Amino acid sequence: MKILIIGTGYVGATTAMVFAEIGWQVTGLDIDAGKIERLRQGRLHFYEPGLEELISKHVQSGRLRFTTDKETAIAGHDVIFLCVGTPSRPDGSADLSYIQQAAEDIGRSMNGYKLVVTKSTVPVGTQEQIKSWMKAAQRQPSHFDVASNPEFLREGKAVEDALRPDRIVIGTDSTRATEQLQTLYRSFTCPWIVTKPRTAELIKYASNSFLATKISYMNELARLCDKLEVNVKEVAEGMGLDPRIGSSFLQAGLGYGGSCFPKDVSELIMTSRKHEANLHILDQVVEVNHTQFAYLLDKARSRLGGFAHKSIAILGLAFKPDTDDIREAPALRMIDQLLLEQANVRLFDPVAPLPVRPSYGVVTVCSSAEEALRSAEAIILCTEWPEFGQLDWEGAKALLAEPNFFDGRNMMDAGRMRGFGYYYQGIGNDH
Ligand SMILES: NC(=O)c1ccc[n+]([C@@H]2O[C@H](COP(=O)([O-])OP(=O)(O)OC[C@H]3O[C@@H](n4cnc5c(N)ncnc54)[C@H](O)[C@@H]3O)[C@@H](O)[C@H]2O)c1
Ligand SMILES: O=c1ccn([C@@H]2O[C@H](COP(=O)(O)OP(=O)(O)O[C@H]3O[C@H](CO)[C@@H](O)[C@H](O)[C@H]3O)[C@@H](O)[C@H]2O)c(=O)[nH]1
Repeated sequence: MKILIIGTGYVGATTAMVFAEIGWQVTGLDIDAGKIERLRQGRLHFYEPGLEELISKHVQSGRLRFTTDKETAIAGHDVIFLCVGTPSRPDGSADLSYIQQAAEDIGRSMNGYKLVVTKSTVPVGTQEQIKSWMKAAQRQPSHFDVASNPEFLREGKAVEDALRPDRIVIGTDSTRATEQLQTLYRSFTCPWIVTKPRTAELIKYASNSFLATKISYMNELARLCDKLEVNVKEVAEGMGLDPRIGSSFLQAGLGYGGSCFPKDVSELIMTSRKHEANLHILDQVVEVNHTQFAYLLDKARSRLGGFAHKSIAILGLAFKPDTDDIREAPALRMIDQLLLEQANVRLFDPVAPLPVRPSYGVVTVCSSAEEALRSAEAIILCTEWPEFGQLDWEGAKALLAEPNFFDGRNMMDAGRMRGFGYYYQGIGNDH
């Protein structure tokens, strides 16, 4: 079987690498000629540790190819993975226009049986829509199957997650599709779930929304910890030792960002409203997440007596470490508010670039953390890049105008920082 991957973003590029790595012949297709050109040279258009080396290896061996020629690519492959984006519409529901476009492209160019597998995160019921979009676009009737195969990789850990998944979820009514997917994934030993298409689609949203709920719960708990003079990190440690709770995703901070949690929680809320079975708990998850950056900013504002003309060092822009992805990054919200209050923002992130926007013209983008700290009246740490932990914080104090440290990821040890002479505040972490 030859595999075609439609969409070569985070998920598409990683999926292409995985199938090449386990021995299949793979082609990546994208409408973005610039991305395809880079990929053809074995280079990635985003930062993801370890992925470029593997892509490059398979491009050189000829097992991995890239193209923008839809018609030839679709006609020449029997198994097609959909990995296009499904961003949020303004009302919070998922925009399926890229999925529809790809489904119609396949319908139009198909010349025999095709198995279409959806890796993109799509709302419950989308598989039925994909079938009807494909059918309506067909020039001649031809049999096909559609299967859902949601992806669970994390950015920054994409290679590890995709090569060693916790589970493979397949949603399809077709035995032929199930058998083909079992063959494709034969070298994986993780648990398999084969279920109804709608169940597979919901497993993805339910998983992301549950993880987001854990985070917002810890963030709200951290606010209570501040009042009670209790350290939320110790609370999380004590909770996490219970295997029914688990120790992951209990880290309080500035809240979740990225291309997945915000949009997937919103879509699940919209689905629940549409079906009059409101998931009220998720409304609160979103509310806590939206206000979390302001919670830390309030602490900084009251310490400094306002931000106007104050120099603020922002450390970290990416929505989490090991990625250059800034989609829904809490740091952006932080910067926007600081600029609104006329602060002078000095920014450093090891890999993520500041987007080009007229309002960001006044931000000083620095090439090192030390440079960002120079003459700053406060530091706000937004992303827990490991290199920030390794900085000589005792020595760095001399660079600052005022040693005020607001730790949005509870990365530092409060006692140690105070020992160095910093005014230090985290989120439920000050005690
Ligand atoms: N990013 C993640 O960590 C992650 C993890 C799991 C699931 N997902 C889901 O996977 C999907 C893709 O996410 P992503 O982050 O890789 O998106 P992305 O925006 O990085 O990449 C999508 C790619 O699809 C291409 N594209 C759009 N329409 C096309 C078409 N008709 N034909 C060919 N190419 C087309 C775009 O040019 C782009 O390169 C989303 O539904 C997302 O929710 C993402
Ligand atoms: O204890 C925690 C854990 C995470 N986060 C934040 O949550 C966000 C998401 O982190 P993470 O889940 O590691 O990154 P993603 O790459 O967005 O991955 C999520 O979204 C993907 C896309 O759907 C899924 O495939 C993954 O399984 C799911 O973890 C980031 O802003 C983190 O800073 C916290 O604030 N506290």
